[in-house]
Amino acid sequence: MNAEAQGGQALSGQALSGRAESVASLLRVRDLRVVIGGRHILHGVDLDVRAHGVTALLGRNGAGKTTTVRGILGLVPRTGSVLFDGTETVRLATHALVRRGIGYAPEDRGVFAGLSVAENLRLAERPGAGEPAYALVHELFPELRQRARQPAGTLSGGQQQMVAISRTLLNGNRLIIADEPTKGLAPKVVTEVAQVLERAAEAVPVLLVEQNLAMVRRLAEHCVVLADGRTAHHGPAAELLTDAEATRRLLGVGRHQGAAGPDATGPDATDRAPTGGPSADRTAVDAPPAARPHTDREH
Ligand SMILES: Nc1ncnc2c1ncn2[C@@H]1O[C@H](COP(=O)(O)OP(=O)(O)OP(=O)(O)O)[C@@H](O)[C@H]1O
Repeated sequence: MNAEAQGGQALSGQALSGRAESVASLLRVRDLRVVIGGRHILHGVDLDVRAHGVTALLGRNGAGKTTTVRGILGLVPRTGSVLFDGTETVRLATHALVRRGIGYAPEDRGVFAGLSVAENLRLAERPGAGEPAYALVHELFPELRQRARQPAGTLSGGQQQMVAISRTLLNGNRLIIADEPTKGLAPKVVTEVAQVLERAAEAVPVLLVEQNLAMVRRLAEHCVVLADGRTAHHGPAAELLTDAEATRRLLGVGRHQGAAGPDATGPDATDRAPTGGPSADRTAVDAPPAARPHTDREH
């Protein structure tokens, strides 16, 4: 997909380099390329994650968001440049990268259902992190202290997300990558997850992979949009999401879903980037599970 043809902000490594100089980037990715099984998945992704707040990584299904995250984390062979806090990490193994402070909250949250909340947290604890890290977690999510002995599998989706994010904080991470934390959740739980991430981002910057545009609107200051394995657009999230034409072209979301509308003020709003294919003309939205009754165990 041609970013200029889309009316989005066309990017090149050079263009972003200039931008990066004026912006404090904690993570700076340039020309990230990934080939899996002979297939070129990423053709040159550029993105900056600022040192504060939430940066959203957007794109239609199959655009390359998860592969970008996996590339950043070294979970797939990659080339290009991944500067984390000024240090080149593209040749580092995943465990070395994680030790440097990049925390990953996977899409499925990865909690151990049979273990208690306290046990789940203990597993993530970095030796020596101790009381200050727990103090931060308890300050952000007092509920977890109350539920310390509860099996994590019996928590709501939002509470499980608290556990997943808390684990990244207990590990002393300086950046959290959250991969589609609202996928498959009922609207009420999406609201809980938004609150969780909002609180976490007060402490640690977040790269948020997300298709729920109401979440992005609520949480993210900046966004990067991928299309066909490349960066197609970057800029203020509010600017993109109030531009109906740009959201349609870049994300395939129709006017009433993408741009701010009367129902777009919170993550209960139902707009999601479409999930069924890359057609530029597709304007239907992926229906969220709004029709399902919410239960306390929805996850
Ligand atoms: N291990 C793999 N082997 C072959 N192809 C892959 C592999 N992983 C991803 N792909 C392909 O790469 C493209 C990008 O996939 P990716 O999962 O990164 O997209 P995405 O934007 O995260 O999509 P979604 O929103 O559906 O999660 C897709 O066409 C996918 O089929």
